[in-house]
Amino acid sequence: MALAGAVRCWRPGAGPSSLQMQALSLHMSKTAMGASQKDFESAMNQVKLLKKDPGNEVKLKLYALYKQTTEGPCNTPRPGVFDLINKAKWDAWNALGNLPKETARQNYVDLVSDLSSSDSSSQVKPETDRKQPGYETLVVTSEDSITKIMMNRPAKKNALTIQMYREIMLALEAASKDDSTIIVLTGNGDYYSSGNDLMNFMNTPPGEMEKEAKNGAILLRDFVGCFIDFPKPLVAVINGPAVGISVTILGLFDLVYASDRATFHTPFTHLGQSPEGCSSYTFPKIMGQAKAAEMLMFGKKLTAREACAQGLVTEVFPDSTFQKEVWTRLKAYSKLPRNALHISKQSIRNLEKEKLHAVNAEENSVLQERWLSDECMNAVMSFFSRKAKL
Ligand SMILES: CCCC/C=C/CC(=O)SCCNC(=O)CCNC(=O)[C@H](O)C(C)(C)COP(=O)(O)OP(=O)(O)OC[C@H]1O[C@@H](n2cnc3c(N)ncnc32)[C@H](O)[C@@H]1OP(=O)(O)O
Repeated sequence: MALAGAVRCWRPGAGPSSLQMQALSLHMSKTAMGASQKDFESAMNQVKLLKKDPGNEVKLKLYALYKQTTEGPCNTPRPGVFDLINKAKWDAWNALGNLPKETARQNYVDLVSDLSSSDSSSQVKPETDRKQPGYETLVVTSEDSITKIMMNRPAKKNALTIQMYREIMLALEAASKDDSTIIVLTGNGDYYSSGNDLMNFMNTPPGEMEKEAKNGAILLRDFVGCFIDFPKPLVAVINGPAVGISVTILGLFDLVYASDRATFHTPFTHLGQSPEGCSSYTFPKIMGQAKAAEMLMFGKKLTAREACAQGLVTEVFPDSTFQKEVWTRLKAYSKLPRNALHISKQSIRNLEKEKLHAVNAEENSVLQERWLSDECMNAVMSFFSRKAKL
């Protein structure tokens, strides 16, 4: 998302020592006299040095405070309905009302100081050493003949960005050719995944909505296609709540193990969208027409135990022993004769492949239209203006 002012020149990159120094100096500038113009300029430079993207919500706050400091209250007309990015920026600025310039400047400096501190302390990450190179949004590891693909945006509940869809496809492609017997998809943090990153819908320049919707449908077709064609046993280890596309593609997995903390939610109607991931075909087949309709049309959220009773989940484990029990089980399975396992998977899947690809194509062409609808755009805007949450 291209935000103006200090946020526009966002560029990760400086070393931690300079970051910590500047965070400290900014922190010290929080005196009773308030932040000076020099503190403000220093904070604007500091933003460029952050290594971790603070997320769009914070970028909007920074943008609004920057505008309020430099121009005062928002008095320009609200951008048009299709200009989603500028509308979000305008809303953030306008929400500051008549906040005095000095207070806005102080708030900007304080916010950057807080971001810099958490940026420095978040630089030591647990799985760093084991991380296979080449992925920014995933942690991919291989051990005991199991390749584990872990979605790694815990602060955003593992919402799937465009880059993440692409990296998952790359990781699956590599795993289909490596020595592993079993492939696992899981999430880092408290969520498995909150589904499609709704910011994917906000990056579109005015006038390019149709082109972007088409590109989105192609990406989705390829992403789901990878799961349809994947040749080895695919296991979902559902560590927490799962939403949207992270739920619908479960019908294409071979095993789904869930923590009893997990929930399964496909709120497509609420979002002005329609089912994907071949769920319009796999869900009725798995759980029957009536239960599938309750989930896919009416957005009923299932607990892990309900999802298990309906056949979407293979087995549920207590959260306290989830990782231990699941990985013990998977390590035992990974010692089974590899070729026999892969051939069995393929015989089951080959019967359905053609049908699944046809369903995938049909679902995506319907969705391409849905993404352009007012219902969808309003739902996305409501989420980011914090009017609606699932
Ligand atoms: C191109 C292919 C398209 C394929 C289409 C697929 C369709 C779908 O997947 S539909 C499902 C879309 N997902 C959602 O609608 C979920 C939206 N998120 C939420 O309702 C809530 O965030 C939550 C219920 C998942 C969690 O609520 P909680 O209060 O615990 O945490 P938050 O403070 O809301 O979240 C933390 C942080 O993460 C950001 N975030 C979470 N989920 C998403 C998301 N799906 N898209 C974008 N951003 C998300 C949230 O905004 C917060 O960010 P900040 O810390 O910056 O405020």
